[in-house]
Amino acid sequence: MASVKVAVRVRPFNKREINMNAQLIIQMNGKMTGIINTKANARDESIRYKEFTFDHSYWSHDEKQLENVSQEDVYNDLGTEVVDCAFQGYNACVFAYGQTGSGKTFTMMGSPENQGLIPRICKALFEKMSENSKKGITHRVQVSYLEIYQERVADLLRNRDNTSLKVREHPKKGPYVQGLTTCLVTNYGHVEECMSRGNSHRTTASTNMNDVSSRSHAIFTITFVQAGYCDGVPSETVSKIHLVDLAGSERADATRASGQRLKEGAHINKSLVTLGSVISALAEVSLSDQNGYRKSFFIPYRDSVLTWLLKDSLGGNSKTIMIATISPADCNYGETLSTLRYANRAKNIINKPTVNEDPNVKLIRELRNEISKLKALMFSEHRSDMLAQLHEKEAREKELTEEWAGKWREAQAILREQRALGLRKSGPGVVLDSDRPHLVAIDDDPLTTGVTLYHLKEGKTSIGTEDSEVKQDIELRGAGMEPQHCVIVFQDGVATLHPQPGAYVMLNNLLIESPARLSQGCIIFLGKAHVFRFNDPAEAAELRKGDKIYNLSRLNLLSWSTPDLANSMENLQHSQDMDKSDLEHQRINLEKDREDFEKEQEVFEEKRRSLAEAQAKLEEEKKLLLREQFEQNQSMISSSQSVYRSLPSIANENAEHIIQIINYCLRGAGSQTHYEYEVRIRTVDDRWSILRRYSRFRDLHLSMKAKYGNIVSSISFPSKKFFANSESVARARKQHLEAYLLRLLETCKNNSNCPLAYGGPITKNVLINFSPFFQKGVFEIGKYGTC
Ligand SMILES: Nc1ncnc2c1ncn2[C@@H]1O[C@H](COP(=O)(O)OP(=O)(O)OP(=O)(O)O)[C@@H](O)[C@H]1O
Repeated sequence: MASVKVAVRVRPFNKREINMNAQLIIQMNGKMTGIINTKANARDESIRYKEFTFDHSYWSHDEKQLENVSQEDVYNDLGTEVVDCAFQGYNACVFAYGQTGSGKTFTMMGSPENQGLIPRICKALFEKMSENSKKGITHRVQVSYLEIYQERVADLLRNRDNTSLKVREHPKKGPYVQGLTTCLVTNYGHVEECMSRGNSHRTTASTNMNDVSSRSHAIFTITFVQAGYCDGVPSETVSKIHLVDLAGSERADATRASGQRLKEGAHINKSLVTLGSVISALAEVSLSDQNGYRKSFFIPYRDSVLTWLLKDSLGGNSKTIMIATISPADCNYGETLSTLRYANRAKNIINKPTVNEDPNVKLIRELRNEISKLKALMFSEHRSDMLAQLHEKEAREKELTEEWAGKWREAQAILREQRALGLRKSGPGVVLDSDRPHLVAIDDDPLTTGVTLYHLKEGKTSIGTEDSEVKQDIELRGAGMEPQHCVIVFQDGVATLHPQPGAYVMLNNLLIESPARLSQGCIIFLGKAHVFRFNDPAEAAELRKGDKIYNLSRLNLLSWSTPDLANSMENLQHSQDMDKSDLEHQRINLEKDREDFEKEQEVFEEKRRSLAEAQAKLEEEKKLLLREQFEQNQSMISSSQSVYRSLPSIANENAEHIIQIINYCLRGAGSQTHYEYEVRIRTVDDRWSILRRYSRFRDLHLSMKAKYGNIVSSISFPSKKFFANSESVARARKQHLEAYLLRLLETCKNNSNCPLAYGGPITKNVLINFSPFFQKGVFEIGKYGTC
């Protein structure tokens, strides 16, 4: 049994109160807090002055005063107790209650330079964990952060999407929020990241009382699991710590709010009124207990989301602390008195905290106790009849211990794996926060369902095809991929992409031929079918630090122009949140960045010039190639015409058989896209069509060359083209391939070793016997066209 610990904290006057010449109405002495009603009749002391005693009365009204209580003092009193609870396996809860602007957020979260309870508690947890891990104790810590706004629950660790999460009740574990993000955190930096993500998502709106007033309740929850061996006995405890920053407790009219604000106030009051009712009912329960007449009271936990979720913390299995924050000014007398009364009532709540031990571990401990008692009994009374019982218990205890150790080892292995991969759950999603540099494949194939991520090695990571003579670290297939396409060298925290000569590699839309440094978020094209985004978590973390954000433009988007940078500077100057010195600091940084950028732009210009030259050269070569190709076409067409002429039996429509490519079409998807040619065949006894892709023609050519040697080698076969999937190549190829087939048949017909040269007419069987290429159904079964 433990009563709720209650502390009161008074803050300094705020600007508004100073401007109003507000009078100080709070007095504190030891544990006592007094409040003066300046408007009451001076002679009626009981109305003029009221006094309350709490576990702590914190005077934080003036930091220059010796007795001023700092954030550290509050942590030393209350925060350390929460940390101890976690390590002892108790649940704990700290909630801050008070009028808007009275200092709840300051006490719970604080500011970066003056941290409050939540960051201090988390920091201390990790410090103590690292000490304990030296003793072989292992831990698992998860955090979640939610907000209750207008009785709706929002996940603060997920990007804002206005979805309200449902509160459910587990028969054993009690109320919980379904689908809430829980982040596995392994160091204080992780927690800090979660806190700042959550804080930036909190719903805030201004009221007349506090310009940055929070109108919602926020609950930061730490689930702390600790396991190890204590004097050789397994031990595993779970502790849940709720750290709650409640919304302003004032009545809606006190803030002169109206409309939407008033509606919010009504909702907030619903939660707070229910909290009040729960506290009152619990206080009645404990008073009736103390007076020896136990009455049953209905505790309205379910009347609000807040009280339902905090059920265990109020009158249940938890050590709970309430911090009531108050204003020192006479203008807030009513609200401050109401807060003090609320806090005074909370003192009476009695909780029943118990150590949350793993049930199996508890059983093991109990068995061990029984075993030692049995042994003692057997020894003192020479009871050999108990031996079987002892063996049975020992065996059961051994079995349970092994089972527990295996389970824990397995859980730790999964954790380690998740940590290495950076996997974490975010609501219904899974987020991969890898801390190593990696490539994420961006796939345009509509049939792709998985997400591919390639980690880069320290040193060299080679990328190529599986046909490469040297095994490649990352093997890719598809158009334009070279066997050894490129290498990414990751050294001293810097990744550099080295394209192999002739490989098609683009970086942020620029074709590169020499090594280029990769920067966070850049896009890489390899061949014609592969696009990747490069992520370097270490660099991203650096860039995230405010003053280095401009480097992103410098490193990554060389295409940014100077006016763009100037615009971004203008935008920055318009940013209202930044104070002057910050702006000045950033202006200097920007200036420096601009200088660096200009230097890099010069380098870039130089590169662009050489690229333009290379491009012109390429154009020239292309023209030459086209001319050559044209001449080759002409010669092939004329040769095919001569074939047509010399082969009346094959080429003539009216003749007994004919081979003709009548059409071509694009088939397949993504990297499998290719052209197929429709070959119409007519022999003396049949007619049919077959679909063949270019590579099948090439296979035919190779097999014929192997069979009939020089006579086939001399037939000109259309060469491999880089842009094989373009329409113009397909069109030209159609003619070339047809001419090739006719020439092949003609040549082989005159070769005595060939089945075509038997002297009779060419029938379907003779042709298929000559090559299965002509057989319908062969190669035509692939999902994406002929295989
Ligand atoms: N103990 C304190 N010492 C110094 N400044 C304080 C203290 N408590 C509060 N303040 C200051 O008072 C202002 C209001 O405090 P805070 O935002 O914490 O109020 P709040 O009760 O959380 O308000 P809300 O209900 O809007 O969340 C802040 O500027 C804060 O820095």
